[in-house]
Amino acid sequence: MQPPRRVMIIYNPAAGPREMTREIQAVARRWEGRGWSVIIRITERPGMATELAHEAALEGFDWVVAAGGDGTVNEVANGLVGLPSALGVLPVGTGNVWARQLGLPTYPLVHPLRVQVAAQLLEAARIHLIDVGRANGRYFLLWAGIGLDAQVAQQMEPRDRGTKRLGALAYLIAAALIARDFPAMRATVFIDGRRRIRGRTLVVLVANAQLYGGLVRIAPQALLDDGYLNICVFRGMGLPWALRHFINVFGGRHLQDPAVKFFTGRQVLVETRPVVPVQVDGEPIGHTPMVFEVVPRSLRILVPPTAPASLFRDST
Ligand SMILES: Nc1ncnc2c1ncn2[C@@H]1O[C@H](COP(=O)(O)OP(=O)(O)OP(=O)(O)O)[C@@H](O)[C@H]1O
Repeated sequence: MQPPRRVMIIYNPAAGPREMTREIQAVARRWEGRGWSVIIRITERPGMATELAHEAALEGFDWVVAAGGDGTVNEVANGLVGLPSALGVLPVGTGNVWARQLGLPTYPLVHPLRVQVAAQLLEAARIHLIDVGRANGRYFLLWAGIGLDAQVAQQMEPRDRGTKRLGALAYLIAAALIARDFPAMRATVFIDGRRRIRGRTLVVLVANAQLYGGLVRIAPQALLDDGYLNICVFRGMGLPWALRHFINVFGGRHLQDPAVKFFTGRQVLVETRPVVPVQVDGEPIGHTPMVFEVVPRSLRILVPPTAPASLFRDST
């Protein structure tokens, strides 16, 4: 691959269980040592990473690297869709699902060396053009969630550092409490104009990638460059159904459960009664009804050599 001439690192100091400024500066020095021009920009508020990334792309930066978690990656991606700059990630967030999806090191949570290893892997990355999802004018890389999981995101975000240190555990406890009180949701799901689901539903997931929440492969056959979204509908209502799905998902058996319906498509419309929240890449973005569509091959990303080949239809 052509080495980049100009790199912008967009660092979110609010991401992750602790501040990583020094580690990010070390990455910048490392890359400058290779003769690249590197600028670090620090976000001061939600949404700013999108503006910085968009400006960087218009100014001709070759790489725009999100230093943060999935929220930061999502914001940076939103500034780059349709433009030539390539998106990279230095995983210094909490969940870091996108980084994990690409095989970058994400454990242990706060290990400084992890960032340097990720930087080294990016040096060996290739550039690949991938699909993104779009909902309510917002692009997503990983998934959109409608229903119970978005309710959890809505109640948990923004998390303070104490909650972030609890990591997945805090999410699981919150999910159980929220599932207990989650109202009976009736969902109607249209895929490419055809009605495919109607009735009691806990969660509808519209996935672009394979991983969900960092721990489970919710859509094992999802490809990042095939022009399709993967739709997973979890039927039922109430805590017993939530537990059933939870156990199956963690055991990797959810796709064999007749109460889980799986589809692929390019456009999804989800209507619900009552109205429920929607999240993309872990960030609440609004409420139903909402349309989700694929924007094929619209974002360049840096793919480290550790990324699983099973993520791509085209390996070049
Ligand atoms: N200076 C800032 N102060 C407060 N929040 C910020 C700032 N800059 C960005 N943000 C917001 O911080 C939020 C959380 O960031 P991010 O998702 O990257 O970290 P995380 O939640 O720790 O990680 P993950 O999503 O991987 O679990 C984002 O939604 C972003 O809009």
